[in-house]
Amino acid sequence: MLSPILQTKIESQISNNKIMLYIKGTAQQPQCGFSAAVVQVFNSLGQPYETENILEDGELRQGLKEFSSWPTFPQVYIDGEFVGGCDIVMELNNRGELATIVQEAVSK
Ligand SMILES: N[C@@H](CCC(=O)N[C@@H](CS)C(=O)NCC(=O)O)C(=O)O
Repeated sequence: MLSPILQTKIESQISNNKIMLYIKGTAQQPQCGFSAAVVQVFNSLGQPYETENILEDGELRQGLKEFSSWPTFPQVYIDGEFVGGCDIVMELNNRGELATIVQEAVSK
């Protein structure tokens, strides 16, 4: 079960960072192809983002699945809203919609 402390931590991260990526590994060294793909897309968009390496925190890894109601990583939050994982991000990017979502979020 999601502890109140963990819930507060996640809520704080997603509200303090316009783009928050929960990934396996780091932006510099992703440790999973799905996380690497998402990092690559966000690098191409040129807006600042924050990442958290869920491989370093087992409690966060499990807690996020519950918090987001999503069973896998990466998990992408933009402007405090859960967007999805790798497949959804790729689809939004291919349709040209991700750049718009990001632009709207950062210009608020
Ligand atoms: N189709 C998924 C692919 C991601 C995926 O399957 N991730 C797996 C393997 S890296 C995962 O996070 N499993 C749960 C876990 O490792 O805790 C997406 O769109 O993000």
